[in-house]
Amino acid sequence: MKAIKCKDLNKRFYRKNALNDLSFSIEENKIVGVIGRNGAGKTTLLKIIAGLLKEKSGIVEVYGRRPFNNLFVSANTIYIDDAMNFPAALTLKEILEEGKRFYHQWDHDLALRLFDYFGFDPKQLHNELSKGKESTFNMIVGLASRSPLTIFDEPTTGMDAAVRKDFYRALLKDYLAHPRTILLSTHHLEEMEDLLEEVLVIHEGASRLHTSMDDLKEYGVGLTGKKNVVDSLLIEKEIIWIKEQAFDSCYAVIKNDFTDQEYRRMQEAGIQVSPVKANDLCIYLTESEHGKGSVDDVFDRSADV
Ligand SMILES: Nc1ncnc2c1ncn2[C@@H]1O[C@H](COP(=O)(O)OP(=O)(O)OP(=O)(O)O)[C@@H](O)[C@H]1O
Repeated sequence: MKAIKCKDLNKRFYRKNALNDLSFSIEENKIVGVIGRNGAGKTTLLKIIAGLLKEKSGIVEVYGRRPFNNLFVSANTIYIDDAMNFPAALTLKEILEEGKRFYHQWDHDLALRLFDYFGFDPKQLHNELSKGKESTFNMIVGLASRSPLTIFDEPTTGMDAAVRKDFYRALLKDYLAHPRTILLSTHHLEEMEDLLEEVLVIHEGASRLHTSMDDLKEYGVGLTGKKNVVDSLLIEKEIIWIKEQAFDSCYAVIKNDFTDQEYRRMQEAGIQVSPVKANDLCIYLTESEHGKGSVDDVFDRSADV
């Protein structure tokens, strides 16, 4: 069964399109990473799925229902981000007690064990927490809720490397024991590769690529060599990214659908073929068409003045 379905989904803020005809669907019980540059539309999409924002047009369905103002969807969904508001008067321990009352699949034992492990003070107030501790506490709420649809929007903000590692491990262990649909938006794909089953890459409000993590790792290859030779090999190939280099050579990232014969021809022509890491591939996939080049260009130009 599909947990989420979006078809030609649009959202507009004043004069700005945040989502542009976004279409994809996600099966139940998958961990999916939502990847994209700053401003790509990740938060907007996740909030629409959670029923917190209303779409402008198109179809969005969570368990077959339109999420906005839908009690069934809100009862089966939790949305965790770094702007979570809990009642200011409640201590951390009291917030966890409330979680038990609010989420029908809440695992209070897990919540308390994680709470102790991460060294929280039961009497502390949520708005007194440091940035990283706040994210860690919110993560505990997200995990303990065991919501059938659990959405983490950049959950690791402020967490140090050791806590992020613990979070990924806790998430994986709990997911394996209690499968559910988990969406995670992140700028740390390289750290989450072993956790994610699928990735949805969003670029300028549209789906750029939706595939399994395994496929993403092999989706592109890098070719380095003389520009005219690389060009001659790329006819009818999907060029994801290309940059000219010194001495008439270039580096091109190409969709990896070459035949063995084509690979042999490239080798004979002196083209170097290299793998492209999943994280780098996402960066190349979401490069603006009217690219601003690299940040080096900023300094090169200032040197010219
Ligand atoms: N409340 C709002 N009012 C006006 N514009 C908004 C609002 N929320 C989002 N936007 C715009 O919509 C676009 C998508 O924003 P969104 O927050 O969804 O991106 P994002 O991918 O989550 O970015 P980031 O990685 O920086 O968190 C951006 O251009 C943003 O400026």
